[in-house]
Order: sequence, then C-alpha cells, then structure tokens
Amino acid sequence: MNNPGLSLARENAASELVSHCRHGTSFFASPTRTLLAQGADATLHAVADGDLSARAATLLSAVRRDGWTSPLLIGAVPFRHDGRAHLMVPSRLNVAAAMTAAPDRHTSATPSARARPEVIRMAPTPDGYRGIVADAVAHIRARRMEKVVLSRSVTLDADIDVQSLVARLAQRNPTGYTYSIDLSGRAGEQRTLVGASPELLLAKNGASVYSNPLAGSVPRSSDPIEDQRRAQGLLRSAKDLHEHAVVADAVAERLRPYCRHLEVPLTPSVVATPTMWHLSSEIRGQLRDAHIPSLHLAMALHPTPAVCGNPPDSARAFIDEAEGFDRDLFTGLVGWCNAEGDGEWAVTIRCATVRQGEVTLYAGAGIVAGSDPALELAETTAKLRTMLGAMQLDAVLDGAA
Ligand SMILES: C=C(O[C@@H]1C=C(C(=O)O)C=C[C@H]1O)C(=O)O
Repeated sequence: MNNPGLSLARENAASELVSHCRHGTSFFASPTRTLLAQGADATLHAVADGDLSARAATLLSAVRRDGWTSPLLIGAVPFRHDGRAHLMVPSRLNVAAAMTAAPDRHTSATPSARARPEVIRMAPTPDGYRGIVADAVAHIRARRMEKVVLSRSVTLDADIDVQSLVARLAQRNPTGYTYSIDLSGRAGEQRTLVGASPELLLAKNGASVYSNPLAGSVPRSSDPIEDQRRAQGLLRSAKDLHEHAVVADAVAERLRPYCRHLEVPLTPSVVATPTMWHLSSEIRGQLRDAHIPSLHLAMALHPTPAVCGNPPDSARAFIDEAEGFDRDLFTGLVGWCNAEGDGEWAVTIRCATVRQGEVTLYAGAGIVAGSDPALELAETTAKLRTMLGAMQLDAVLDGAA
C-alpha cells in the first residue's frame, strides 16, 4: 500500500496544498517539493540527542513493515540536544512540485490578525538585548569565545490565521523553506510553528549532500541604490566575512568525514530575502555511504555557529545565561526525511509559534568582536519583519524596538 492520500506532483497543486494549511496540519515547501501532512500515524517526541536519527529510522522501518511503501517523517527538532523533537509520520500525505512565486488566489484572504494587536512581552527587552550584546562583545574581546548568536522573542496578543500566514510566506519567499508544523499535544493546546527560513542546514538525495549556511547580514532598503550599496558593503565587511567564515568552516569540517568529495567556496556570495541580505556559502558533497540518513548528518551539524556560536559549549552557556527565554524549536531544524534516508532540513528561523489569541516571534544575530549592540538590535528587528510583514503587522514594533 502507498501512503493514503499521496498524490503525485501535479502542476499548480502546491498552492492547493497551501489552502489546506491550518492548525492540525503540517506543511513544508522547499525549492524541490511541497508537502502537506494530516494526522499522525506515529509520533517521535524523543530527546534530540545523538540517538534521534536511529530512533527515526526504526520508526520509519516499523511503519514500512506495516505496509507503507514510502513513509516519511516530518516535523521539527529543538535547538538544545536535551529538548524534545516533534516529528510525526502523517496518516495522510500530499506531495506537489515546488511552489512558484506566481500570484496565489488563496493569499487574498482577509487580514490574518486582529486590527490592533499589542506587544505583551519582549524577552529580552530592546535595552536588555543591547546589554547582552555588549557583554558578549566584552567576552569575545577577552578571548573567552569567538562568536555567539543572541536572540530575542516578541509576544503579541494577535489572533493569527495560519492559512493566510503560510500562503503569504510561501508567496513572498519562493526560494526559501516555508513551514507550518502542528505542535498539538506538545503542551496540551493547539499550537503551530510557522516560518519561512532562507537557510538550509542539510539536504540529502542519494549520495549527494548540500548545505547552505548563512551568516553575516544587513537589512534591505526600499531605495534600490541604497539596497545595492548595502549588499556590496556586506561582501566587503571584514566583520561579516569573519562571522560567516566561522560558520562555513564549521559546516565543512563537520561534513568532511562523511564525504569522499566536498566543494566549499573560497568566498561567500550574497543572497536576498524580502527583508535581509545574507552572506551565503553553497557547500556540496558526495557521501562515502549513500545510506547514511539525512537526519544523522543534520544532527552532526546542529547547532552550527550560525545559530549558536564558537566554541559551541562556551556559546551555549552564554546563551543560557543571557537570553532569558527558552528557544525550544527556534534555531533548531525543520523538515522531513524518508525511509531511504533522503531528506531536507532547514534551520528553524524567521518563525513564530501561533496559538489562539497569541503569537510569539523570534530573531537572533551573530555577535563577533566587531559587533555594535544598536546595529545588532536593528538586525533582529529587520529579521522579525519577515513574519510581521506576512501577518500584515509591519507597524507593531514601531517605537518599541
Ligand atoms: C538567528 C537568525 O539568523 C541567523 C543569523 C544570521 C546572522 O547573524 O547574520 C544569519 C542567518 C541565520 O543563520 C535569525 O534569523 O533569527
């Protein structure tokens, strides 16, 4: 038996899948495919440690023995290795081709939020964030670490419609990874993790692996000349090139033992999202063992210094002490894998957790010796605009951060 509800790629079917997104479903759109998952035949809420991939493989082969020829696991893995993953084998799975940027009839839905939602919590506050960045810079200059990624969360009392939000994110970010993961049962309430990540932790197809770390960022400008000036400035910024090299080097070093061939660009290129410019490295390899699961490789990379820092233990300890909120799934990984070990895992950034009457958004920025606290705060605010814009709440932080 094939997965019930599995339909093969069909032109324009992707936007149809988006129209079925809501609390209780999970969705993942990548540059190669669009997935819509409904129900859960099996769940894996195990600790996100070194055994997670083996547990996932055991679950997938058990489901296969039950008669599914091509089962798939979809969901999210937290930032911390002692946090719990939220992965599931869906009872219905629909697959379509990649989304296109074409106008989507489903995005003209009514505004996704109440007219005037308010900020009900910021952790840390904008002042607090500048303070922890300044502390981190002092630690880095004292050579106690090289880089740390510091983030903040903003909670609004908004009632967000998941379907409209996912539709706008997918339409605005066609080259990225748009996701919506049903977290029901996690805290006994209906909760959905929704986001549009520009960053690929790892994709595996047979013996080929691909990783696309991003680090070193600057907000876009609405003035095209200024926008180009910022992109060119980023490519020449010694501080950002260093911030990026720490990440690209770590990804290459952790992937190399698994590969018989690995291509790492000598210098990064620049990529754009609707809100940000990022330095980007496209790292491609051929695996020694084509059967090694994508989740195993992704967990070997996670967390990269794009979301944690270097050395990892010092950075993690600083984050635990300084940020003052639980990142949970933010800065973890989100995606899918199948019983053959293929899969796509994006970095869980540019995201929010949506529940009835409340939404929490997250954003972080890499801190190195040359970081300026005010600019890092501005960078996190610009990153928050990916979600705020898609919620049609662009102005909610004006005057607040
Ligand atoms: C942590 C985030 O982004 C990460 C940090 C970046 C940076 O510091 O330049 C860039 C991309 C991501 O790897 C986020 O968007 O919240």
